[in-house]
Amino acid sequence: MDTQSIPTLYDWAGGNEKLEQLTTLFYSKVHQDALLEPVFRHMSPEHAQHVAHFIGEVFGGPTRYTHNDHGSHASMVAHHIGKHLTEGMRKRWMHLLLESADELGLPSDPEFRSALVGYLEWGSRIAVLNSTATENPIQPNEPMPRWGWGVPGGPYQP
Ligand code: HEM
Repeated sequence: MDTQSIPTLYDWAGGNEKLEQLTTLFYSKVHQDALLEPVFRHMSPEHAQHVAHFIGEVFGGPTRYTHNDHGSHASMVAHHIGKHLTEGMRKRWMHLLLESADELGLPSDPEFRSALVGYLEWGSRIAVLNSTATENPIQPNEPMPRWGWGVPGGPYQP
């Protein structure tokens, strides 16, 4: 595959529709989970869509979180401050998200899953760290994070 034809993680995942299905299924599981339900009890009706838009933008898709939702890296981080998330909550969060990815048939090639898990591990650990912060470590004008294929360089090629 030449570098020009390597898809973004966003396209390979199945685009916005797939990512919104992913977060919708994930939060339906969260609301039935004894450990996570209290954490997300007061989330907004748009929360699942906003998180899908955020991940899509990080994965090289359209800037929906920035431009449709008027969000930013700093505003996303702000949502986690003071939430006092634990490692147990983070592990459950990871488990339910990856279970949702399997159930929805997101690509299962080793290359994509390496990038997906890498990003989710990175982001979820930062969310836990920020959840005990008292001040936002991200400046309002800082760019959104970006995630790519990493060492494998692109999707699986038989
Ligand atoms: C890669 C990892 C993560 C991403 C990309 C992410 C993304 C986001 C985004 C975009 C929002 C704002 C949603 C909105 O605008 O309505 C948000 C809020 C929130 N997130 Fe995360 N998050 C991550 C990890 C986690 C983890 C691991 C937890 C807990 C175990 C968590 C708990 C929360 C909570 C409690 C809120 C606020 C909910 C409310 O408004 O009541 N997040 N997250």
